[in-house]
Amino acid sequence: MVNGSKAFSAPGKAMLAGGYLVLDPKYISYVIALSSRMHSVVNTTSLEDKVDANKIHVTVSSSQFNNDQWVFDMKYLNGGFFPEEVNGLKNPFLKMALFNVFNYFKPTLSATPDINIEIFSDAGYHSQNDSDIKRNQFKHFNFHKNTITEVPKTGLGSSAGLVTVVTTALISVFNNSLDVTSAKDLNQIHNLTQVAHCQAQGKVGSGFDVAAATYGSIVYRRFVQELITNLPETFQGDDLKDYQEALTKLVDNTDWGIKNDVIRLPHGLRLIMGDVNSGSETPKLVAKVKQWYESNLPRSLEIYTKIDEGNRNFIKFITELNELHDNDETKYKALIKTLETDHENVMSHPEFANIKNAVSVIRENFRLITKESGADIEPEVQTQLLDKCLTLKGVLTGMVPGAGGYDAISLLTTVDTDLKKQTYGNLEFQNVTWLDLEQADVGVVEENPEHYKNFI
Ligand SMILES: Nc1ncnc2c1ncn2[C@@H]1O[C@H](COP(=O)(O)OP(=O)(O)O)[C@@H](O)[C@H]1O
Ligand SMILES: C[C@@](O)(CCOP(=O)(O)OP(=O)(O)O)CC(=O)O
Repeated sequence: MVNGSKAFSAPGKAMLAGGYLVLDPKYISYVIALSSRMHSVVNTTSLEDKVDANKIHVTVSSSQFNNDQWVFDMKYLNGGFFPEEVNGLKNPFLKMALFNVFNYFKPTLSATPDINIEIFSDAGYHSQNDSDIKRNQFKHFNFHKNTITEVPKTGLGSSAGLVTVVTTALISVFNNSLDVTSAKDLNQIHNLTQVAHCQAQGKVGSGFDVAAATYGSIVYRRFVQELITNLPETFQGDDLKDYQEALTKLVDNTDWGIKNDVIRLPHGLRLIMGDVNSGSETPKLVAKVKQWYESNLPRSLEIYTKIDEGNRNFIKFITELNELHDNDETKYKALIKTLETDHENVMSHPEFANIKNAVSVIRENFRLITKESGADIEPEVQTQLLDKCLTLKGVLTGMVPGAGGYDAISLLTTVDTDLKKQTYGNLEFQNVTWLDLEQADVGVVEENPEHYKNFI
């Protein structure tokens, strides 16, 4: 068991291709990890300093959100652990992370110290209105005047990032030699986090946000949801032996069948996210699309098949750009430069035309679903905005990420493109805020705990 501090971070996500379809394990998606990250710093008290020798307290602080703090008493009943927040505060994501890690490791009550975890989140996850920046020489974070549930989100996957870094922090307490660069340890983090996040959400998303937080930028295929929903139900006071056994088997000895092939955007290109500032509710959109799908078979399957072809082509032609870079860097650089210098003729280059055509097929079919299902996946205003963005110098392609809606747009541009400058003062772009983030391939990493001290 560690003493002293450890720190970890995990990235946010943007799904560029695969929305809705990825809920079914037969389809794949293309997910980019972002430079905005969630962080945890964990330390343990010495055993003599425990609040109560017969209890384990876990305190989680999120000082950026008006000093939010949750104190969990890990109630030990019949060999199992049930987290109970001592002030009756709710944070299901923390609660389920604690529940699963403790019941997986089954630590001995008297030999386990109290645990403190501090959370820090990068600016991209939340609206920055009404916040102050505090910094030290290594990092800076925005401090808000409100509690976490009252600060608007931007949709980068804050809860997935939170559960990933808290799960990692807790594992590091019970496994002194945790190595987040080892595939085995990452799989353990991923599996435990998926279980906790899914239980806390109370709905089963595809899990792409947790997978990206853990593994970084990936082509992702989901697990079958029954892996998690088939775990035994648990109630406070139950004997948890069955749950613990099933959880251990699921985390350590089950093939989840997921795909998490590591990818990266082609050299010289970057992801730009534009926040459109209205917000959509993914579960409502998903419910409408599901209903449309079921009542329009077999035509809806044909439409999904066309979108899937678009998704696969997008992935294939992006990969081919990467290969061109590796085989002929001079030709590649000249080609990328034409996105800025000869933007009008972008379609004359098959390498670009293929990517743009794949995205057009995806967007066209999502517009059709939007019209028929009433789920605003690519509503008219977003179509107009994206089409205007495509005319800007340096822009290769663009789409509504993930579930779409009124949240955000994603663009692939050259690294030298400055959209803030290009659109400054242009009323057509007045509702877009270009977010200060980019792609950042890596998933969970271990950080230096010294970098999270003395913020002023
Ligand atoms: N920095 C944080 N500190 C504590 N809890 C957080 C933090 N960020 C997110 N959360 C938890 O995650 C919840 C938001 O999750 P969710 O609605 O799934 O949003 P998202 O789409 O960003 O994942 C918050 O209400 C809170 O419980
Ligand atoms: C519809 C989806 O396939 C993609 C949703 O992507 P978003 O990034 O829009 O959504 P949040 O889960 O709200 O962060 C649902 C899923 O895969 O879980």
